Amino acid sequence: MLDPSTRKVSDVKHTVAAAASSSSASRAKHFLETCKCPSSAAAYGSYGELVKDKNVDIIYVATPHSHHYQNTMLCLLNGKHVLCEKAFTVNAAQAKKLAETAKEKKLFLMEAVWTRFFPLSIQIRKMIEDRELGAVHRVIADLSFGEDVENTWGANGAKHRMVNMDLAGGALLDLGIYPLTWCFQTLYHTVPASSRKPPSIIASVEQYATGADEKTSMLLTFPSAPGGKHAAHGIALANFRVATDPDGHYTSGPAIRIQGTKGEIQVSGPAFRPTHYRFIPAEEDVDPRKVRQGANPKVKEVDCPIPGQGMFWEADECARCIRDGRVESEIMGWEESIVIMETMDQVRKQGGVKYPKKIETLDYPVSM
Ligand SMILES: NC(=O)C1=CN([C@@H]2O[C@H](COP(=O)(O)OP(=O)(O)OC[C@H]3O[C@@H](n4cnc5c(N)ncnc54)[C@H](OP(=O)(O)O)[C@@H]3O)[C@@H](O)[C@H]2O)C=CC1
Ligand SMILES: O=C1OC[C@@H](O)[C@H](O)[C@H]1O
Repeated sequence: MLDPSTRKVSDVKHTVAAAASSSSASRAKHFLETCKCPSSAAAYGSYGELVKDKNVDIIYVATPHSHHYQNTMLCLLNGKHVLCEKAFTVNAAQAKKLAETAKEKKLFLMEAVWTRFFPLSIQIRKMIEDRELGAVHRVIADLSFGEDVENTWGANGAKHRMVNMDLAGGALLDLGIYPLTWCFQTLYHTVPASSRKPPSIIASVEQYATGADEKTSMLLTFPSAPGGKHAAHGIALANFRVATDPDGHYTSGPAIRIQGTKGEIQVSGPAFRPTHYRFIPAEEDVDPRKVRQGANPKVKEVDCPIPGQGMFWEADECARCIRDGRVESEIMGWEESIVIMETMDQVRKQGGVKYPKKIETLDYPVSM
């Protein structure tokens, strides 16, 4: 675990107290050793044992999407705060139920959308709120992998979580959450909470042989966008077959474009962990038929290096919320996670993607 001072944080610290594997204690032990966790950390061979450990304050749930509802419920019902990986749950009803349970039990709960806590995201949201882009009318965001799906994750009947329906596989829940995050954190989160309205949605979805989505393109219309009384379009793209960045050099154009009347922010990918953006101020009398030669000196290039993997910023947020007695984060709150899950429900409905009942249920406990 990285010393918080390496990211100039001194008000909170973290200690790994335990880890659990559903298959064996030795697997949990191996994980703790690999991650160089303190020797005092306990290794458990079941999640049921972990939630009984009095030294544990918060549990990070990092299982496949299908298991988030059951695993998080187990933690909450045993009095543990939870940071749960994305996508939060399989559907919005499950997300609502978890939020209700956390509220009732007075426990902290957050979807682990780490990207929202990067200094880069914070700076960009502030630029939008400060109207540096004027009125924002369109955001285009893409996270696409260009995978040889059959050979990497398996052909028809594949078991890999990326395409396995029993594990809530598919491009939408695994990758789509990031382009959706970019649309929501720029077009939804940056307007005052009282003025936020969920978007209308049009989606085009192609299914893989297993029934999971492999190409998902979403057009979201946000009725009240930042910077004016207008609607804005969010275009969120997730695709297993083609890549945002086909040669891996991040030179093939931005993964995210945030377009306002006063200029545009372009974020270099990948959408889940970007480290660079540029601000291009708009100029008057630009004739799209004429090419202006040479670089534009008014373009601002901004590097936002990440001193490590980058999951520590969301962990710092969890620690601060728990320290201050807050059950949810303002940056990734329950209402927004639920609206995003509702968006995903709608996209899946339009695309005909249906997961097995067992993983869509609100029943608890269900053995998986
Ligand atoms: N924020 C980020 O950058 C990333 C986030 N993720 C998210 O993390 C979560 C896990 O992804 P990933 O680590 O790739 O998933 P894995 O398939 O590697 O599963 C993670 C763990 O979950 C348990 N598990 C796996 N399959 C099953 C199963 N069929 N039944 C029960 N438990 C199972 C296993 O632990 P054990 O058996 O030991 O209990 C396994 O080690 C997902 O929500 C994903 O979206 C993933 C990658 C990056
Ligand atoms: O969250 C994620 O980000 C990184 C990707 O590699 C991974 O598939 C996804 O789960």
